[in-house]
Amino acid sequence: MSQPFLKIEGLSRHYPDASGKPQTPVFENVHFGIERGEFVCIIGHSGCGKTTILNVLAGLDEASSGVVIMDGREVRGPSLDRGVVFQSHALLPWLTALKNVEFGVRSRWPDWSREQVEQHSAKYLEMVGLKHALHRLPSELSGGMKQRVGIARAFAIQPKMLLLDEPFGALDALTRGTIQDELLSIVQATGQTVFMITHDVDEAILLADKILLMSNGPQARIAEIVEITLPRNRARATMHHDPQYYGIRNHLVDFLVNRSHDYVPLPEPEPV
Ligand SMILES: Nc1ncnc2c1ncn2[C@@H]1O[C@H](COP(=O)(O)OP(=O)(O)OP(=O)(O)O)[C@@H](O)[C@H]1O
Repeated sequence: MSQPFLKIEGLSRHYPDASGKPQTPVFENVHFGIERGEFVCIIGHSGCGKTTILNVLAGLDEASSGVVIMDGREVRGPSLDRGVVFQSHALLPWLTALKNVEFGVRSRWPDWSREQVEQHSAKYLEMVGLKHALHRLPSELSGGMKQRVGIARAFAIQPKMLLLDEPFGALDALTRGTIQDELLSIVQATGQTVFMITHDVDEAILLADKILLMSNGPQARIAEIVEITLPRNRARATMHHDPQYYGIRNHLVDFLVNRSHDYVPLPEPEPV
């Protein structure tokens, strides 16, 4: 059988207590795969370990056990193959929007001329509607605009995979909706593989091909994987007209409200 583009096997993470002894794992036995070009969202209550998993996929953190294989190679440390967008935009405050994007582009293609780097970077800022703000500093941008620069910066390095940690969490509903639409159209145009954390079930249904539902920690697991079978040409304004929509939405909300804490992990198989 062919391997998925990204394969996560037996991931667990525990932290030591004050005396240095390992505590109960925050999450354990986390297994899932992501196909090339797939958009996968992960949903679960606060503290179940979503950000930790994303950081492990990014190579910014290490799991206590388990392995992450991307495109046939084990992930060990950060790489330009993976672009990350954090909840707080993490822009360099002394550089303009354009220079912030150019920074990554120059590292990705060190042989490019200044003009090439600039043109490529400006193109991605235009895609997120920031043509008019290329030369503004982060302090001169709104929260939504900063987040757009972060998204342009991540897309501009054309990573094999994009990792998004609640990228719209701090935005007002209107801005959030507009940027979700922009993200959807860029992802559709580029076929980018995406792993995204969100707390918003409607956002997940709009964007995802499949949604990973995590049970509560400690010892959190991927309790369920929900395939989103709504046609791919989804739009925020019309999605709720689809006959499947409320069934999927109710299923996700029911998991979060009623079932995420009752999830009983299967016992480990006895060694033979
Ligand atoms: N350095 C650390 N030492 C001890 N515990 C930690 C450390 N870092 C994270 N944790 C614990 O690991 C758990 C998972 O944290 P993580 O941020 O991954 O969760 P999350 O699901 O992303 O939460 P949220 O939705 O609130 O962002 C939390 O209970 C947190 O307290």
